[in-house]
Amino acid sequence: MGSPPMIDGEFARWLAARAGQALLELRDELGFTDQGALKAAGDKVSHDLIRTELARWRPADAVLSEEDEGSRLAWAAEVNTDAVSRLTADRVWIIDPLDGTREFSEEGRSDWAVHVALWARNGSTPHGLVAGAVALPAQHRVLATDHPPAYPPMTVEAATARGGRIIRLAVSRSRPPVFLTDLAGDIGAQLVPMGSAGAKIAAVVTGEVDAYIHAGGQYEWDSAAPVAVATATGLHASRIDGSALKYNEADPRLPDLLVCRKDLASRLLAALQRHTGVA
Ligand SMILES: Nc1ncnc2c1ncn2[C@@H]1O[C@H](COP(=O)(O)O)[C@@H](OP(=O)(O)O)[C@H]1O
Ligand SMILES: [Mg+2]
Repeated sequence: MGSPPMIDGEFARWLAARAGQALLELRDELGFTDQGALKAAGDKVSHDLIRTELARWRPADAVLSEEDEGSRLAWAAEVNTDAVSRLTADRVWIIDPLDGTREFSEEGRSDWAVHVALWARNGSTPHGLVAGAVALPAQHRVLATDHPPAYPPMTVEAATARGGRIIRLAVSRSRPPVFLTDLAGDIGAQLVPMGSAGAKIAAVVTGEVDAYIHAGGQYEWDSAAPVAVATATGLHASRIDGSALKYNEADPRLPDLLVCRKDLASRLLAALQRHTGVA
Protein backbone atom coordinates (compact mmCIF):
# COMPACT_ATOMS: atom_id res chain seq x y z
CA MET A 1 0.00 0.00 0.00
CA GLY A 2 1.34 3.48 -0.87
CA SER A 3 1.47 6.45 1.48
CA PRO A 4 -1.78 8.25 2.32
CA PRO A 5 -2.43 11.76 0.97
CA MET A 6 -0.55 14.61 2.64
CA ILE A 7 -3.34 17.19 2.50
CA ASP A 8 -5.47 16.95 5.66
CA GLY A 9 -8.89 16.84 3.96
CA GLU A 10 -7.79 14.07 1.60
CA PHE A 11 -6.13 12.25 4.49
CA ALA A 12 -9.38 12.42 6.50
CA ARG A 13 -11.28 10.97 3.52
CA TRP A 14 -8.68 8.20 3.10
CA LEU A 15 -8.76 7.31 6.81
CA ALA A 16 -12.57 7.31 7.17
CA ALA A 17 -12.91 5.18 4.02
CA ARG A 18 -10.36 2.64 5.28
CA ALA A 19 -12.09 2.31 8.66
CA GLY A 20 -15.44 2.00 6.88
CA GLN A 21 -14.12 -0.83 4.72
CA ALA A 22 -12.88 -2.64 7.84
CA LEU A 23 -16.34 -2.26 9.40
CA LEU A 24 -18.08 -3.69 6.34
CA GLU A 25 -15.73 -6.68 6.41
CA LEU A 26 -16.40 -7.16 10.13
CA ARG A 27 -20.17 -7.22 9.52
CA ASP A 28 -19.64 -9.93 6.87
CA GLU A 29 -17.35 -11.91 9.12
CA LEU A 30 -19.36 -11.83 12.37
CA GLY A 31 -22.94 -11.66 11.08
CA PHE A 32 -25.81 -10.26 13.14
CA THR A 33 -26.69 -13.04 15.59
CA ASP A 34 -24.79 -11.49 18.52
CA GLN A 35 -25.45 -7.77 18.21
CA GLY A 36 -23.58 -6.89 21.41
CA ALA A 37 -20.43 -8.61 20.16
CA LEU A 38 -20.72 -6.94 16.76
CA LYS A 39 -21.08 -3.47 18.33
CA ALA A 40 -18.10 -3.98 20.64
CA ALA A 41 -15.93 -5.37 17.85
CA GLY A 42 -16.97 -2.53 15.50
CA ASP A 43 -16.02 0.19 17.99
CA LYS A 44 -12.68 -1.49 18.68
CA VAL A 45 -11.64 -2.39 15.12
CA SER A 46 -12.36 1.09 13.77
CA HIS A 47 -10.82 2.90 16.75
CA ASP A 48 -7.62 0.81 16.63
CA LEU A 49 -7.25 1.32 12.88
CA ILE A 50 -7.72 5.10 13.08
CA ARG A 51 -5.48 5.46 16.15
CA THR A 52 -2.70 3.42 14.48
CA GLU A 53 -2.81 5.41 11.24
CA LEU A 54 -2.90 8.77 13.08
CA ALA A 55 0.09 7.74 15.21
CA ARG A 56 1.92 6.72 12.04
CA TRP A 57 1.07 9.58 9.69
CA ARG A 58 0.24 12.49 12.01
CA PRO A 59 2.38 11.71 15.09
CA ALA A 60 2.62 15.32 16.31
CA ASP A 61 -1.16 15.82 16.50
CA ALA A 62 -3.41 15.17 19.51
CA VAL A 63 -6.53 12.99 19.30
CA LEU A 64 -9.95 13.08 20.94
CA SER A 65 -11.78 9.80 20.28
CA GLU A 66 -15.07 8.52 21.64
CA GLU A 67 -13.39 5.20 22.35
CA ASP A 68 -10.43 6.54 24.33
CA GLU A 69 -10.63 5.76 27.99
CA GLY A 70 -11.56 8.89 29.92
CA SER A 71 -12.58 10.86 26.82
CA ARG A 72 -15.87 11.84 28.49
CA LEU A 73 -14.16 12.76 31.74
CA ALA A 74 -11.70 15.43 30.64
CA TRP A 75 -14.09 18.06 31.93
CA ALA A 76 -14.57 16.52 35.38
CA ALA A 77 -13.38 18.60 38.31
CA GLU A 78 -10.99 15.90 39.52
CA VAL A 79 -9.20 15.70 36.17
CA ASN A 80 -6.10 17.84 35.83
CA THR A 81 -6.77 19.58 32.53
CA ASP A 82 -3.04 20.42 32.19
CA ALA A 83 -2.48 16.70 31.71
CA VAL A 84 -4.92 16.51 28.80
CA SER A 85 -2.58 17.12 25.87
CA ARG A 86 -5.31 18.08 23.41
CA LEU A 87 -6.10 21.22 25.43
CA THR A 88 -2.73 22.76 24.63
CA ALA A 89 -2.24 21.16 21.19
CA ASP A 90 -2.49 23.23 18.02
CA ARG A 91 -4.07 20.40 16.01
CA VAL A 92 -6.53 17.82 17.36
CA TRP A 93 -8.20 14.99 15.43
CA ILE A 94 -11.74 14.53 16.75
CA ILE A 95 -12.97 11.07 15.80
CA ASP A 96 -15.99 8.87 16.25
CA PRO A 97 -14.85 5.48 14.97
CA LEU A 98 -18.45 4.21 14.69
CA ASP A 99 -21.35 6.63 14.93
CA GLY A 100 -24.71 4.86 14.97
CA THR A 101 -23.31 1.76 16.66
CA ARG A 102 -26.83 0.47 17.23
CA GLU A 103 -27.71 0.69 13.53
CA PHE A 104 -24.37 -0.91 12.56
CA SER A 105 -25.47 -4.01 14.47
CA GLU A 106 -28.85 -4.25 12.69
CA GLU A 107 -28.90 -6.16 9.41
CA GLY A 108 -29.85 -4.13 6.36
CA ARG A 109 -29.38 -0.70 7.96
CA SER A 110 -27.10 1.82 6.28
CA ASP A 111 -27.45 4.74 8.75
CA TRP A 112 -24.09 4.45 10.49
CA ALA A 113 -20.85 6.30 9.85
CA VAL A 114 -17.17 6.86 10.55
CA HIS A 115 -16.23 10.42 11.57
CA VAL A 116 -12.76 11.94 11.18
CA ALA A 117 -12.37 15.68 11.81
CA LEU A 118 -9.40 17.98 12.35
CA TRP A 119 -9.64 20.98 14.69
CA ALA A 120 -6.90 23.64 14.55
CA ARG A 121 -6.24 26.38 17.09
CA ASN A 122 -5.73 28.92 14.29
CA GLY A 123 -8.68 27.58 12.25
CA SER A 124 -10.43 30.43 10.46
CA THR A 125 -13.99 29.11 10.99
CA PRO A 126 -15.92 29.85 14.23
CA HIS A 127 -15.88 26.15 15.12
CA GLY A 128 -12.16 25.71 14.28
CA LEU A 129 -12.73 22.63 12.11
CA VAL A 130 -10.32 22.72 9.17
CA ALA A 131 -10.92 19.28 7.65
CA GLY A 132 -13.40 16.46 8.02
CA ALA A 133 -14.70 13.27 6.46
CA VAL A 134 -17.82 11.20 7.04
CA ALA A 135 -17.75 7.68 5.61
CA LEU A 136 -21.11 6.02 5.08
CA PRO A 137 -19.77 2.58 4.25
CA ALA A 138 -23.09 0.79 3.71
CA GLN A 139 -24.19 3.65 1.41
CA HIS A 140 -20.89 3.35 -0.50
CA ARG A 141 -20.00 6.98 -0.17
CA VAL A 142 -17.63 9.28 1.69
CA LEU A 143 -18.33 12.99 2.15
CA ALA A 144 -15.30 15.15 2.90
CA THR A 145 -14.06 18.71 2.94
CA ASP A 146 -11.37 18.17 0.28
CA HIS A 147 -14.12 18.10 -2.36
CA PRO A 148 -17.22 19.32 -0.51
CA PRO A 149 -20.51 18.17 -2.00
CA ALA A 150 -22.42 20.82 -3.94
CA TYR A 151 -25.11 22.72 -2.03
CA PRO A 152 -28.28 20.57 -2.12
CA PRO A 153 -30.50 21.60 -5.02
CA MET A 154 -34.05 22.84 -4.51
CA THR A 155 -36.62 22.07 -7.17
CA VAL A 156 -38.44 24.94 -8.90
CA GLU A 157 -41.67 23.60 -7.45
CA ALA A 158 -40.32 23.62 -3.91
CA ALA A 159 -38.82 27.10 -4.29
CA THR A 160 -42.00 28.70 -5.63
CA ALA A 161 -44.23 27.00 -3.08
CA ARG A 162 -41.79 27.35 -0.14
CA GLY A 163 -44.50 28.50 2.26
CA GLY A 164 -46.62 25.40 1.71
CA ARG A 165 -43.82 22.90 1.36
CA ILE A 166 -43.38 20.26 4.02
CA ILE A 167 -39.99 20.54 5.73
CA ARG A 168 -38.32 17.17 6.21
CA LEU A 169 -36.64 17.06 9.60
CA ALA A 170 -34.18 14.26 10.47
CA VAL A 171 -34.32 13.15 14.12
CA SER A 172 -32.81 10.41 16.25
CA ARG A 173 -34.78 7.19 15.83
CA SER A 174 -33.96 6.10 19.39
CA ARG A 175 -33.70 9.38 21.35
CA PRO A 176 -35.75 12.09 19.61
CA PRO A 177 -36.03 15.31 21.66
CA VAL A 178 -39.54 15.38 23.19
CA PHE A 179 -40.33 18.93 22.00
CA LEU A 180 -39.87 17.99 18.34
CA THR A 181 -43.33 16.54 17.79
CA ASP A 182 -44.94 19.84 18.80
CA LEU A 183 -42.35 21.87 16.89
CA ALA A 184 -42.98 19.81 13.74
CA GLY A 185 -46.73 20.35 14.08
CA ASP A 186 -46.18 24.06 14.55
CA ILE A 187 -44.14 24.55 11.34
CA GLY A 188 -45.69 21.79 9.25
CA ALA A 189 -42.61 19.58 9.26
CA GLN A 190 -42.39 15.86 8.77
CA LEU A 191 -40.08 13.96 11.14
CA VAL A 192 -37.72 11.51 9.46
CA PRO A 193 -36.27 9.14 12.11
CA MET A 194 -32.73 7.93 11.38
CA GLY A 195 -29.74 6.60 13.29
CA SER A 196 -26.30 8.27 13.53
CA ALA A 197 -25.62 12.00 13.69
CA GLY A 198 -23.27 11.60 10.72
CA ALA A 199 -25.91 9.88 8.59
CA LYS A 200 -28.49 12.56 9.47
CA ILE A 201 -26.17 15.46 8.64
CA ALA A 202 -25.17 13.64 5.43
CA ALA A 203 -28.88 13.47 4.55
CA VAL A 204 -29.07 17.28 4.91
CA VAL A 205 -25.92 17.68 2.79
CA THR A 206 -27.35 15.57 -0.02
CA GLY A 207 -30.82 17.12 0.18
CA GLU A 208 -32.70 13.97 1.30
CA VAL A 209 -33.92 16.04 4.26
CA ASP A 210 -33.94 19.80 4.91
CA ALA A 211 -32.69 19.87 8.50
CA TYR A 212 -31.42 17.89 11.49
CA ILE A 213 -32.26 18.94 15.04
CA HIS A 214 -30.84 17.27 18.13
CA ALA A 215 -31.02 18.11 21.83
CA GLY A 216 -30.62 16.34 25.15
CA GLY A 217 -27.06 15.05 24.87
CA GLN A 218 -24.19 14.39 22.50
CA TYR A 219 -20.41 14.78 22.43
CA GLU A 220 -18.03 16.69 20.16
CA TRP A 221 -17.12 13.55 18.18
CA ASP A 222 -20.77 12.95 17.25
CA SER A 223 -20.92 16.14 15.18
CA ALA A 224 -17.38 17.46 14.42
CA ALA A 225 -16.73 15.68 11.11
CA PRO A 226 -20.25 16.03 9.65
CA VAL A 227 -20.40 19.70 10.73
CA ALA A 228 -17.05 20.30 8.96
CA VAL A 229 -18.54 18.87 5.75
CA ALA A 230 -21.89 20.65 6.13
CA THR A 231 -20.15 24.00 6.67
CA ALA A 232 -17.85 23.43 3.68
CA THR A 233 -20.99 22.76 1.61
CA GLY A 234 -22.47 26.10 2.71
CA LEU A 235 -25.17 24.83 5.06
CA HIS A 236 -26.12 26.37 8.42
CA ALA A 237 -24.72 24.65 11.54
CA SER A 238 -25.13 26.00 15.09
CA ARG A 239 -26.33 25.23 18.60
CA ILE A 240 -30.13 25.29 18.86
CA ASP A 241 -29.94 28.78 20.41
CA GLY A 242 -28.13 29.98 17.27
CA SER A 243 -24.71 30.28 18.93
CA ALA A 244 -21.54 28.83 17.41
CA LEU A 245 -20.61 25.18 17.83
CA LYS A 246 -17.25 24.98 19.59
CA TYR A 247 -14.82 22.07 19.47
CA ASN A 248 -11.85 20.91 21.51
CA GLU A 249 -13.34 22.44 24.64
CA ALA A 250 -12.28 21.11 28.06
CA ASP A 251 -15.80 19.68 28.40
CA PRO A 252 -16.44 17.52 25.31
CA ARG A 253 -20.20 17.49 25.82
CA LEU A 254 -22.00 19.28 22.99
CA PRO A 255 -25.60 18.40 23.70
CA ASP A 256 -27.58 20.05 20.90
CA LEU A 257 -27.32 21.26 17.33
CA LEU A 258 -29.17 22.43 14.26
CA VAL A 259 -27.92 21.71 10.74
CA CYS A 260 -30.11 22.95 7.92
CA ARG A 261 -30.43 24.69 4.59
CA LYS A 262 -29.45 28.35 4.95
CA ASP A 263 -32.91 29.58 3.90
CA LEU A 264 -34.56 27.68 6.77
CA ALA A 265 -32.22 28.72 9.60
CA SER A 266 -34.07 31.77 10.93
CA ARG A 267 -37.45 30.02 10.77
CA LEU A 268 -36.15 26.93 12.58
CA LEU A 269 -34.25 28.96 15.20
CA ALA A 270 -37.42 30.95 15.92
CA ALA A 271 -39.42 27.72 16.27
CA LEU A 272 -36.72 26.27 18.54
CA GLN A 273 -36.90 29.37 20.69
CA ARG A 274 -40.68 29.00 21.02
CA HIS A 275 -40.50 25.29 21.86
CA THR A 276 -37.41 25.12 24.08
CA GLY A 277 -37.16 28.61 25.51
CA VAL A 278 -33.56 29.01 24.31
CA ALA A 279 -32.62 32.37 22.85
N1 LIG B 1 -28.96 11.98 24.83
C1 LIG B 1 -27.76 11.60 24.38
N2 LIG B 1 -26.68 11.56 25.19
C2 LIG B 1 -25.46 11.19 24.72
N3 LIG B 1 -25.22 10.82 23.44
C3 LIG B 1 -26.26 10.83 22.59
C4 LIG B 1 -27.58 11.23 23.00
N4 LIG B 1 -28.41 11.16 21.93
C5 LIG B 1 -27.64 10.73 20.90
N5 LIG B 1 -26.36 10.55 21.28
C6 LIG B 1 -25.25 10.05 20.46
O1 LIG B 1 -25.31 10.67 19.18
C7 LIG B 1 -25.09 9.71 18.16
C8 LIG B 1 -26.31 9.70 17.25
O2 LIG B 1 -27.42 9.28 17.99
P1 LIG B 1 -28.80 8.90 17.29
O3 LIG B 1 -28.51 7.72 16.40
O4 LIG B 1 -29.72 8.58 18.41
O5 LIG B 1 -29.20 10.11 16.53
C9 LIG B 1 -24.85 8.35 18.82
O6 LIG B 1 -23.44 8.14 18.81
P2 LIG B 1 -22.77 6.66 18.88
O7 LIG B 1 -23.53 5.74 18.02
O8 LIG B 1 -21.37 6.95 18.39
O9 LIG B 1 -22.78 6.28 20.33
C10 LIG B 1 -25.42 8.57 20.22
O10 LIG B 1 -24.72 7.85 21.23
MG1 LIG C 1 -21.42 8.99 17.86
